[in-house]
Amino acid sequence: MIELYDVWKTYGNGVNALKSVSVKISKGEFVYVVGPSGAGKSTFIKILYREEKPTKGAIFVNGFNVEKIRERQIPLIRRTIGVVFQDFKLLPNLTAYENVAFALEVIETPRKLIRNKVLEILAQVGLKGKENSKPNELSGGEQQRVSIARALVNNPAIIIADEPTGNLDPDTSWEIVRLLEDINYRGTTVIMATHNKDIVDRSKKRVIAFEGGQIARDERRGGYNYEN
Ligand SMILES: Nc1ncnc2c1ncn2[C@@H]1O[C@H](COP(=O)(O)OP(=O)(O)OP(=O)(O)O)[C@@H](O)[C@H]1O
Repeated sequence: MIELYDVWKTYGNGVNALKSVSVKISKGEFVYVVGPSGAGKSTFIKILYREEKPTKGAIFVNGFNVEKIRERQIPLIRRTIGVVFQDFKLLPNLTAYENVAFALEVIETPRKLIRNKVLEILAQVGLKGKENSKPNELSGGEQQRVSIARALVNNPAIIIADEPTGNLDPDTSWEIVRLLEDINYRGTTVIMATHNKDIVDRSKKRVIAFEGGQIARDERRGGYNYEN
């Protein structure tokens, strides 16, 4: 479902953010992406949903040859991937319902289908009763739930989360991770970049560790550091 072969990314300023990265992630996996600041985690994530273009190498995601895809085909690949960010990126003037509905409106989903789908997904992420709240009326954890609902509403094969717990307290972080685990249990592949040692160490899931733009470690039931 995700395959990278000898992928390099050199930014315009000459920084080699990824150096010969090759990796496979199968359908239904839950993967933590860890590593020190600047190791290349975000760049790795961005090339998966074609936010950044690789400088060299081959990338296949959900059957798309990502580095060969034409600009006008990018929305097609984005539809198969839901992305969740540290800072939620919700539209501040829209309610929780409207933020999620917006993701369906832009792909021209029939109005009749939108309502049921949005209510169902908001209930799934634990936001029943909060449909009409705007982001500034919600806690950080609730805002992240809205953003997960928005990522999930198109029924993507993959959810990619870049530091989704970075702005949350420890208990709320665990709630968000449990929600992502539940989504993964239902069949969606989940890839989560994080600096949260406690969560990674206690989850015992696959860990891909980046260092200096390379995969330094790829363990089936890994920890945040080597010693685990
Ligand atoms: N748009 C950009 N232009 C130039 N250099 C960049 C750009 N984005 C990232 N970099 C550089 O590429 C390297 C990898 O950055 P990246 O954001 O992928 O790391 P990261 O592991 O996600 O770090 P963090 O944990 O701090 O988010 C760093 O040296 C960074 O400064």
